[in-house]
Amino acid sequence: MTKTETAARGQRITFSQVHHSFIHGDRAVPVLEDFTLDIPPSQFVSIVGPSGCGKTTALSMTGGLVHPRRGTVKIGESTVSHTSRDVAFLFARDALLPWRSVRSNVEIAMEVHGVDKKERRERADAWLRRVRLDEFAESDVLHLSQGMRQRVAIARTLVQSPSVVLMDEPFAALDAQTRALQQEEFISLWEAERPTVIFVTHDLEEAILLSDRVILMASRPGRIVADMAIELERPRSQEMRGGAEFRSYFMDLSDRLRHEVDKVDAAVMNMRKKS
Ligand SMILES: Nc1ncnc2c1ncn2[C@@H]1O[C@H](COP(=O)(O)OP(=O)(O)OP(=O)(O)O)[C@@H](O)[C@H]1O
Repeated sequence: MTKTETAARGQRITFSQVHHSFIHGDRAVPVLEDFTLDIPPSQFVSIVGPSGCGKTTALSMTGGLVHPRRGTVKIGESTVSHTSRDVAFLFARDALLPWRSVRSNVEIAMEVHGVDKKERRERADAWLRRVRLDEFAESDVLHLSQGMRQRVAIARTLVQSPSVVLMDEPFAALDAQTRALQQEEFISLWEAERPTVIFVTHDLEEAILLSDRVILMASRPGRIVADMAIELERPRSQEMRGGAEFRSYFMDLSDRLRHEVDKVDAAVMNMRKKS
C-alpha cells in the first residue's frame, strides 16, 4: 500500500520537563518552565494563553525548529532533533509561492521529498478536489481570495499525509465568515485522517470548537495551568457555539484566562513601580 492510500495516523507527542530560555542581551529570560504534556495519538489539542507565554515556542519545539535547553520533546519514541516530513506546519500567513500555480504550490513538499511527477500530480489534484479548488489548479495564486489561499495552504499541508500537524493561528488573517467556514472545513478534513494536531490560538471559541482538549498556559515563565477535556460530540459544527455545554466551557476558560492575564498585568505594574 502506498502512502497515498494510507490514512494518516497520528503519533503521540510528549514534552517531559521542558525548560527553555531565550538570551536577551546578557541575560537568559525564562520562557518555558517544567512544561510536561502527553498528547495521545490523533488527539486535537489547542494551546491558549496570554501573549508571550511560550505557545509558539512549544509548537516550534515539536517541529524541531527550537531545541529545549532542558528536558525532551518526543514524537512517538523519537526525540525531536530536526524537522521531519511526518510533521507539517500551517501558519496565519499562508506563505504560498506567488510565481507558482495553485497545483504546484500544493506539490512543493512532495517535490522536495522526491515524489515522482505522476504521483505528485495525482495527490495534489485529489487534495484540490477535497478543498474545492480543482477548477483553479492552473491558476496563479495571486488571483485567489484570502480564504482560497488558505485552502491551498491546507491542501499543501495535508497532502503530505503528516502524522503531526502544527498550526499557529492559521485562521487569524481571515474575516469572521470565511474563518467560520474554514474551521468547519478543516475539522471535517482532520476527522477523515486524524493526524495529531497542536493548534495555537488566541480565540477561545475556536479552541473549544476544534479540540479534544485545551491547554491553558500562564506566562513569565510559560507553564501549564489548566488542562481541559472538551467532550462535545463529533462531528462538530458552528451551531454548537450556542449550546449550554459549549458556553460553560467558554465561561470556565475565559475566567481562568482573565485571571492569568490580570496576574501578568499586576507583575508588570510592580516591576515598573520598583524601577
Ligand atoms: N527567537 C527568540 N529570541 C528571543 N526571544 C524570543 C524568541 N522567540 C520568542 N522569544 C520570546 O519568548 C517569549 C515567548 O514567545 P512565544 O512566541 O513562544 O509566545 P506566544 O505565547 O506564542 O506569544 P503570542 O501569543 O504573542 O504569539 C516572548 O517573550 C518572546 O519575546
